[in-house]
Amino acid sequence: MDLILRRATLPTGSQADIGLEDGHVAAIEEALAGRADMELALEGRLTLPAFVNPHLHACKSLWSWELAKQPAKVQALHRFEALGHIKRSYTPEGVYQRGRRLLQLAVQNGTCAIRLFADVDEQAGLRAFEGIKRLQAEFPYLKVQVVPFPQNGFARFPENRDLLEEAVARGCDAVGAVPWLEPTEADAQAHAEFCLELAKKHNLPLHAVADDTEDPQSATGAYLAALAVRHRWPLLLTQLGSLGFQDDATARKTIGLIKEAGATVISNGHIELVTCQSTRQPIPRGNTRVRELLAAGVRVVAAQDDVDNPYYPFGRNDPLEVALWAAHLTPLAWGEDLETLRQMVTTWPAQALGVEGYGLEVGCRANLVVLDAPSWLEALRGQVAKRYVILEGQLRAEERREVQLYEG
Ligand SMILES: O=c1cc[nH]c(=O)[nH]1
Repeated sequence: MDLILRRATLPTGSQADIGLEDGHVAAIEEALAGRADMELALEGRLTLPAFVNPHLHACKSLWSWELAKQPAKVQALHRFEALGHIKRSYTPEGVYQRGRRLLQLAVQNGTCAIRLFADVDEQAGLRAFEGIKRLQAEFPYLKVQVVPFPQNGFARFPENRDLLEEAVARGCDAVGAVPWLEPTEADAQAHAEFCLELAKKHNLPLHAVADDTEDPQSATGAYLAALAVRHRWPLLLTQLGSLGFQDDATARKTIGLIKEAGATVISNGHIELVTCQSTRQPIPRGNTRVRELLAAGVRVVAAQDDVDNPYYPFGRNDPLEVALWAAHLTPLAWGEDLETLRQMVTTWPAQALGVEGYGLEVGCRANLVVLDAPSWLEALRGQVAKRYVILEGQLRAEERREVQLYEG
């Protein structure tokens, strides 16, 4: 064996030794005989298949690095206007450097696969996409998927269609879309149809941000799901905030279509908590109907979405933190729901992204995160250290926290 993890607590709660060889899980036994080149004593720490983050707007994240370089008059602008200036000054190298830091955080936080979005539009051109694509070769033990994303739409900027076509032709893992931001319903439908046709042409899934709003009239999620049903095409829908503001009958119809399409829903509710600036009471939060989607049999997963950008000033690219937010927002906090929550940041996003050999069983790829807690509940509650991160069979990160408490 290359590496043996002694006395791990498995997701089932039982304890075992885990033997890793040639980048695979080679054995899981109560007491594994023999020695390995390297052995780690886990002393009952929870060991999970590593996390999967299915949605991160990487090119805009860590924007404060860029904002600090802007002249004072740009820094004084509303954050979304300042973003326009920053995107116009993007270089592939600058985007790549910020993306690199995001991926270091991903590894440190126990992530084995991540889907990065790169804006492709009249402001960013193809520069963000070029910078993000370079990251795929940088961390060979981390599966990095890239999605070109037409953030500013096509109705106002028709040239963005050509840019998206060019990016997709250069190679990517899904075609991005964001029809709900178009000015009219007809434009939104044209946007959805264009992106779906492009996805079909290149045999790629369609990954759309849909209805990231409290406006119940925004219903591009339903339109996209209906298209996916009609064309039998794989679809991922991020956010679906408006679903929470629609009447039950309308929402039920949309959920039925999403289920029929076999689409995955990605909920990043923590973003909505801060992007919503309403002063109305109760404060409207654009969170989707996670529990109803789950009850209907839809695969629902949670993602980081943004790290330090105009949509969300926080974030550490940490799925354990995302899971804690999701626990509060959905809510999925008690008993069996905690198991659902764990699946939402591990197995289900791995399935949605088509990560091969994923899991903690003999024969799976050796991508594991060892949490500094004996159980998932305690890991969530304590937001504990990722004691060991093992990717493709090798130790890639180790975290120990030290606290000195002086009493009296
Ligand atoms: O449309 C969106 C939503 C969240 N974050 C982005 O970068 N874009």
